[in-house]
Amino acid sequence: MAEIHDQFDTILILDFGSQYSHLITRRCRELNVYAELMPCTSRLADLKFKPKGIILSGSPYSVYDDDAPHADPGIYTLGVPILGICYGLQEICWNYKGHVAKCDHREYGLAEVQISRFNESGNSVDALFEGLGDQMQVWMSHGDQLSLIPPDFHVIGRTSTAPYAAIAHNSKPLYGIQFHPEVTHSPQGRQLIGRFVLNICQCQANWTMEEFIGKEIDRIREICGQKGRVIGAVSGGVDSTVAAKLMHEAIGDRFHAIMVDNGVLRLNEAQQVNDMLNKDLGVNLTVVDASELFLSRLDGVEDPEQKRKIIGNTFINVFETEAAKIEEASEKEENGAKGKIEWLLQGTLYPDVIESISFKGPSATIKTHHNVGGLLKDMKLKLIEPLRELFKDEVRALGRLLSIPAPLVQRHPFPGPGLAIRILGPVTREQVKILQQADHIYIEEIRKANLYNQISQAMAILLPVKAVGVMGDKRTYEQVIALRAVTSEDFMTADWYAFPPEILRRISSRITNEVSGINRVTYDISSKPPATVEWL
Ligand SMILES: Nc1ncnc2c1ncn2[C@@H]1O[C@H](COP(=O)(O)OP(=O)(O)OP(=O)(O)O)[C@@H](O)[C@H]1O
Ligand SMILES: O=c1[nH]c(=O)c2[nH+]cn([C@@H]3O[C@H](COP(=O)(O)O)[C@@H](O)[C@H]3O)c2[nH]1
Ligand SMILES: NC(=O)CC[C@H](N)C(=O)O
Ligand SMILES: [Mg+2]
Repeated sequence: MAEIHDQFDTILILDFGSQYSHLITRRCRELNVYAELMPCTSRLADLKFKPKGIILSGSPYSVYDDDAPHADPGIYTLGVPILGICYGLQEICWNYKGHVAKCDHREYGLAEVQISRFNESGNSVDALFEGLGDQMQVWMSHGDQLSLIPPDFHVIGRTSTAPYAAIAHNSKPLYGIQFHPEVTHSPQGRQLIGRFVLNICQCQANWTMEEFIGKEIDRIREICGQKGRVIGAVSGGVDSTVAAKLMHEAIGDRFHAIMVDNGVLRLNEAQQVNDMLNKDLGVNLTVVDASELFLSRLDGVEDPEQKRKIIGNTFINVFETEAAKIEEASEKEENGAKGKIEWLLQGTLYPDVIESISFKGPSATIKTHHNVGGLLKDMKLKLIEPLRELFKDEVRALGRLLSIPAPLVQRHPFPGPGLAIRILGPVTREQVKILQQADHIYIEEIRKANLYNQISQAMAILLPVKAVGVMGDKRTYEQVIALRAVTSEDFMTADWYAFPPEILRRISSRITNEVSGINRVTYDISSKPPATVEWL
């Protein structure tokens, strides 16, 4: 079966646990080169493809720490170019027997790198820095640095405090840099990564969504064969809509989309999604009302991880039941597709996967996304996830190419476990109703103020606490709604959105007036990290 690596040159990024590892991946892809992130503990023998180049990420560790992570030494004899970033540089130095030592002062922030143009013999040594000038502003974040350059390496860049800020091997395409080219604070970082990926590794720059569509449709057809049938979990969110449209293009009516009303959707969501997919996109969608089943299983549950697990598992139960129903119904029909439904389509994205593949392992799990960690262990349907390698902005680009209407492509994400993870206490029909109303007003006012597209995600959260208020001269004792809106490139980090005060005033006044059970509204001003986007 054709794999993504057979179709696109791949840069392998080994993750040593840096908070910027995924950014390296993104930067390569922005250069139209496919890049994949893997834990630094991956063994080369287990790799199903040969990368065109390898980038070693930063890390919170020091190379001589007892538990410091180290890459498979096989990478150095694979014969492909390697670029080490920060810890990655120190890792190369450690492997080639140079020396790393603590700096006198931790260096965190901007620095100026002086680039060396020529080595002692007068030969140009700047393949990595070609065209980037003699000095470069860069961003540093380290407490260790090279104190001794390994034999057979030479300096290609230094700063006032780091004499070995950039090094290269004398004869092999091995490079290490102390600074972080992947962050936007290194203005020429993108160009530098381009030097490595395009010029040194010689990757083809063909990772575009136009290329992806054709190749992915072929791949889906190959996976499903002539007769294979697929049931699709579709929520009305961007990811699953794009996945559904792609699947529909690939296998037509052998694909059946199912939206599950799990009782914790937004106000009128099921109806709207039904109209949108059936009428606007021509994808045959069935809405299944399973709210009673979900709400009964969620009864009394407060723990966020348990809520996610229950919802993830119940989704699969519902899909299996629906698959059986579709199979049965199609047996009775004269025309149309027949046979077993073997596959379940999900709109899983790369960031959902990244969290679960970090080399730090399960101990660092922050939350189990319902569609990755929350799946049933013994499920019969096989998963098909065409967007598993894509970031959100790539999915949106794909959506535009597939002619999915702009308002849908720009939709804020809405988590599968829905309002259940925005009700901080137990989930009941009454609590869901209160939150649906508050959420509806909030989003409506954001749209009216023309702010929807400036905000990456906005949500209302129902707190399980009561506060005292006064209404019509009477004392009230009711619940509190928290509002949250964030801006974010990829939801791995996020900042809170600064609303004009008059908008917040109007939203607050409408919620307290129109939603019975709420007498107070607060606004969340926490970034991610240290908070997360969702409260649970
Ligand atoms: N109510 C639902 N009915 C059916 N499938 C769902 C439902 N909610 C979520 N899913 C499945 O879980 C996947 C992950 O949900 P997620 O919210 O991350 O993606 P999305 O809803 O497609 O897009 P977005 O992130 O923009 O909301 C979806 O792609 C879809 O396959
Ligand atoms: O489908 C989903 N199932 C989940 O279990 C889940 N948890 C968080 N999210 C969404 O992921 C993004 C990052 O959220 P956090 O900062 O809260 O992890 C935000 O966009 C969240 O809405 C989920 N989506
Ligand atoms: N950002 C990093 O990779 C840091 C690496 C190493 N721990 C240091 O402090 O130097
Ligand atoms: Mg969603």
